[in-house]
Amino acid sequence: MGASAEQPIIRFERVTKSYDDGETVLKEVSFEIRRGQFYTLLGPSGCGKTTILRLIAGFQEPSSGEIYFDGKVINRVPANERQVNTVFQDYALFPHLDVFENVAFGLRIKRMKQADVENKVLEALRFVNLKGYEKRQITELSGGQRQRVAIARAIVNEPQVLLLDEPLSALDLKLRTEMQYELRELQRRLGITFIFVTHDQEEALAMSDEIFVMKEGTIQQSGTPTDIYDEPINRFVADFIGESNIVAGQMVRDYEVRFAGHTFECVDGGFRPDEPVEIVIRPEDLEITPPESGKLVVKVDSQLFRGVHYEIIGYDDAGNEWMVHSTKRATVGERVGLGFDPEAIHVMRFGETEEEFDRRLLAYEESANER
Ligand SMILES: Nc1ncnc2c1ncn2[C@@H]1O[C@H](COP(=O)(O)OP(=O)(O)OP(=O)(O)O)[C@@H](O)[C@H]1O
Repeated sequence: MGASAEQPIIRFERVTKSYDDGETVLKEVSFEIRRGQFYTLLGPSGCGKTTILRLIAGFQEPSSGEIYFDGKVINRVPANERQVNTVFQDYALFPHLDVFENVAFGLRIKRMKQADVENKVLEALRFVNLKGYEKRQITELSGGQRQRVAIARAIVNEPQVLLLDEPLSALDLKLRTEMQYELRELQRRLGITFIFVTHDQEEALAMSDEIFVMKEGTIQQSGTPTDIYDEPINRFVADFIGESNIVAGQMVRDYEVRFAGHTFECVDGGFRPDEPVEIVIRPEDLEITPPESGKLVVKVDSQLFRGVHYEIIGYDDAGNEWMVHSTKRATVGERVGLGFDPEAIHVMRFGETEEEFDRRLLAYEESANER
């Protein structure tokens, strides 16, 4: 496989970062970033996303571990010698300079010739659809336009990697959605690596080639948006990415799982017999049926219309809560059946890490091939 055989542009090897106050905010984090892809670091506030960006940018040094860029250790390479640029959350534009001079700033520091500065700045502004805005003052721009100036200022330096720290968080929802499309499109046109930080899971799912889901200084799971959405490896990831029904269960044997007082066919294996597990079923994978044809029966507790679907909450006889997204409505207080396919049941081992998950899956697939 050509792409995966290629050397990653960035690699973290067991990188730990502790601050002077003793707090360890990154714990032996290892990952690879491939060229030309859109990556997202996703996780709740304080989990260490910005710290990873700062380490890549060179604003901070790791306490231990190695950071590689193009195969070379860059732990102590100063920020201005790295082929990386950052777009900050507050854009950090210079209010006393016009659009042109904001974008030109980095090139002026490098003492580039005026004619080259002009060419490059105009090209960068064209890229972000701001041609003709050169003489505008920053204060005369909308939030979305400021955002684009910040991006133009970063890409004018032709970095190999662009770091974006929650760049859309200051925008209203509509503009934010527009800018998501624009950023994704820009990344494709430029063909450089983007590493984007957000705590918004929908944004991460919409934009990324690959997502790293973080919690308390560790990467819980990495994968494509569909991998992470469809096969969350633990409760934290399932809960953080989209809405989920998560209930306790037991793996009876391969392809057979027990929860909510019943045994169901499923598509998972590789567990110990009777191993306790957690079950995830997405609300959109459940359908409302007559009680007699449901795999489970729930009593409807509440219903909300969400525009495209009804969000129905019900409780089964074992007391588990189930959320259903359905185009059909139900009646509060009535008993309805829940239908779902074996594929809709995602089985997770308690507290399994990503490496353990991968090892288990590999061992299971190998043993299945031998059978
Ligand atoms: N200079 C510092 N000194 C001490 N602790 C710090 C410093 N910078 C960050 N931290 C701590 O490191 C942890 C991780 O911070 P970081 O900014 O990486 O998180 P984050 O995931 O980007 O959060 P947010 O989404 O809120 O920006 C936090 O607990 C924070 O308080």
